[in-house]
Amino acid sequence: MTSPLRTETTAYGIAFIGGGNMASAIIGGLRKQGMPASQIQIVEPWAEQRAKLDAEFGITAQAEPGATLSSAGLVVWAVKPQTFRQAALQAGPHTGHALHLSVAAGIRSGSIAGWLGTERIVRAMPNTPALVGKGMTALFARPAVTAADQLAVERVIQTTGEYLWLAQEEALDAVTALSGSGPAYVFYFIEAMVQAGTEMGLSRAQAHQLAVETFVGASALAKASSEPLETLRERVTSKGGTTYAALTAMEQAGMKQHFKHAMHAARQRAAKLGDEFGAD
Ligand SMILES: NC(=O)C1=CN([C@@H]2O[C@H](COP(=O)(O)OP(=O)(O)OC[C@H]3O[C@@H](n4cnc5c(N)ncnc54)[C@H](O)[C@@H]3O)[C@@H](O)[C@H]2O)C=CC1
Ligand SMILES: O=C(O)[C@@H]1CCC=N1
Repeated sequence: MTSPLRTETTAYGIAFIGGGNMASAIIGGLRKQGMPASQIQIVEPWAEQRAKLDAEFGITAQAEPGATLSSAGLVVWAVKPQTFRQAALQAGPHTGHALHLSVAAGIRSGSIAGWLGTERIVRAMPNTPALVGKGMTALFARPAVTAADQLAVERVIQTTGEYLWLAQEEALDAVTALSGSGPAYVFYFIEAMVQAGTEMGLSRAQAHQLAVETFVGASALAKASSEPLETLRERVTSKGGTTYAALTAMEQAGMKQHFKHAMHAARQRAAKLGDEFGAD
């Protein structure tokens, strides 16, 4: 099989169906790793978004799928779960013998296989830190996907950060609730810390820097350390001190329970998206 990352400028390597937030994050990674704009096609019906893609990546997106899609070795489906079926029926017939990679939440690979008439399907759940090369992606391949196909997907995804493979497709719904949606939880938490900081008299800029760097630093420490998270937390928590006061208030408010409840809601929503917008 020809690699989707082949370098001839006459042929397009990768086609994106949908050129929104997640597609942009992946394209950003590919462009930063030196993939020429000429090897990336994008189908994006929204004119304003096409102008943005042109300005950001120097890629002229197509408003509708056309014959050039058949030259793509890899087709990345980055449309909303609600519009996947319609997009698949529109663009699918133009895609030739490609390997397909879906980043849509919830939509199961069996539905996609039915719409596209091929078993060469990999599902991915990336996240938006991909835009700065710090993404985390979980991948699942249908049984017909070969080792070479998997390698081709890895070569694309590794331009955006780290990845892991899942043996069970169902686990993707849990991944969606954890790392797919996770950046939003982190931003929400940072927003709360910035708000509290400004309420306590810090400037917004100071509170922002302090909160963001605290997340960067704590994440780096958690990643570098071989110790359990609990130990790292306890090391910050002096007996009768300030952290203890804060964590006690969090426990009393049931924050951990609320947080777990929220993540279960996200996973259930992922499963429901598959039921609602997948094939029967
Ligand atoms: N945003 C995120 O953090 C993540 C999103 N995802 C998944 O990625 C997918 C895309 O999400 P976003 O990029 O956030 O959405 P988005 O709304 O930013 O992008 C979707 C794009 O698809 C375009 N589109 C609509 N109908 C189309 C069609 N028939 N053909 C081609 N393009 C069409 C829209 O104009 C839009 O620009 C979703 O399925 C979502 O579940 C997965 C992981 C993280
Ligand atoms: O909110 C969503 O449905 C998508 C999937 C994971 C992150 N964003």
